[in-house]
Amino acid sequence: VSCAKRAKTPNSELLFLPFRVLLAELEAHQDAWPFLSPVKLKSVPGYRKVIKKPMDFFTIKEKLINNMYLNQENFIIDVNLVFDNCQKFNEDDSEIGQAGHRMKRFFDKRWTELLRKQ
Ligand SMILES: Cn1cc(C(=O)NCCN)ccc1=O
Repeated sequence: VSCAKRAKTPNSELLFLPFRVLLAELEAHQDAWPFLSPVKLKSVPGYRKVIKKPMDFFTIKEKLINNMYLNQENFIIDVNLVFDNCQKFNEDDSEIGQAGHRMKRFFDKRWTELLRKQ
């Protein structure tokens, strides 16, 4: 995913290291399976219509690697988009809905721990 929105500043690895670490933890989580790659719009009826801005962990990783996040905010916005989309499309008591709630709780916890360190 290379695109025009590349960040102007040189890719200061150090600045984005916490995001890469955090993203790796999200991807390794046992409940990450619904979010690892883009939802297949052709095989999930209604998804394209209901979810205006699909997002997933693989796409976020691509954007990180291509230095497309200008600041912390944009990274957080995309991660939260994954969980908000999930809550919008899936019942809370569904398999994927439950996985989304668990992943969001895990992310919020790790994000605060990471921030408190700084
Ligand atoms: C996040 N999410 C994922 C799926 C899905 O089918 N993922 C493929 C898992 N292999 C369907 C709806 C949804 O909201």
